[in-house]
Amino acid sequence: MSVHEVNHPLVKHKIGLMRECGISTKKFRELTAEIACLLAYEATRDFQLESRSITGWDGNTLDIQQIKGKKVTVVPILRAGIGMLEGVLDMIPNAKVSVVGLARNEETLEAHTYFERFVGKLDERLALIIDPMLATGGSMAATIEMLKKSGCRQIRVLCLVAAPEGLQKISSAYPDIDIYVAAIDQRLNENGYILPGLGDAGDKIFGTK
Ligand SMILES: O=P(O)(O)OC[C@H]1O[C@H](OP(=O)(O)OP(=O)(O)O)[C@H](O)[C@@H]1O
Ligand SMILES: O=c1cc[nH]c(=O)[nH]1
Ligand SMILES: [Mg+2]
Repeated sequence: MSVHEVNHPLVKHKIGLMRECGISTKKFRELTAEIACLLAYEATRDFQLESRSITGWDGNTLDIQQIKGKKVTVVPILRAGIGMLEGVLDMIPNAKVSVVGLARNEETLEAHTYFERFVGKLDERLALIIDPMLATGGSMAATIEMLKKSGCRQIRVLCLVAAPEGLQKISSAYPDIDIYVAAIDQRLNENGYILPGLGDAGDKIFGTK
């Protein structure tokens, strides 16, 4: 299955706190980063390990385990994806960062691309796309297409909240892509907002509006 709803109690508790009306920018930001960290933990569960010999504290040689040659690029979708970046980099500090700028047209709900800056060797990297909200799935599909066009072959998606409509769109178009999500909500409203959702995540993280 390509959709993984993370049912850990810490994740459910934190996403619940994010839904409250009037939440402060500070609290929303903190919770976004904390859940991103937990999603990164889940999304890297199958990383392979290899042994390495080191000298331990007492001078003796011992074998330790380390992650086997995995090159990762984290791909925040501007703006709201930036809110998840710190949490993911806390878990994968050596990851390179590729940035995509997309804005959803509020009437047509179509994603418009205004920025793209990818790191090199995308064909050798696992891309972890981060965006708090997966609504119609248009922004995510556009990002996946941009990455694929640039040679990326391994992609995973990390979102806080997803609508069934967006999940269906991405998982049917890209069955090989795993999606890690903290909550699968009920539906989209007539303006393309997720219900019950979080409201406008970009505005809440950046303090706009
Ligand atoms: O699945 P979709 O229907 O494409 O909607 C989801 C997108 O909408 C939001 O970004 P927005 O365009 O509001 O930009 P922002 O992050 O700058 O606020 C959100 O962060 C996603 O990127
Ligand atoms: O519910 C939604 C949908 C798109 N973008 C958001 O920030 N929230
Ligand atoms: Mg927004």
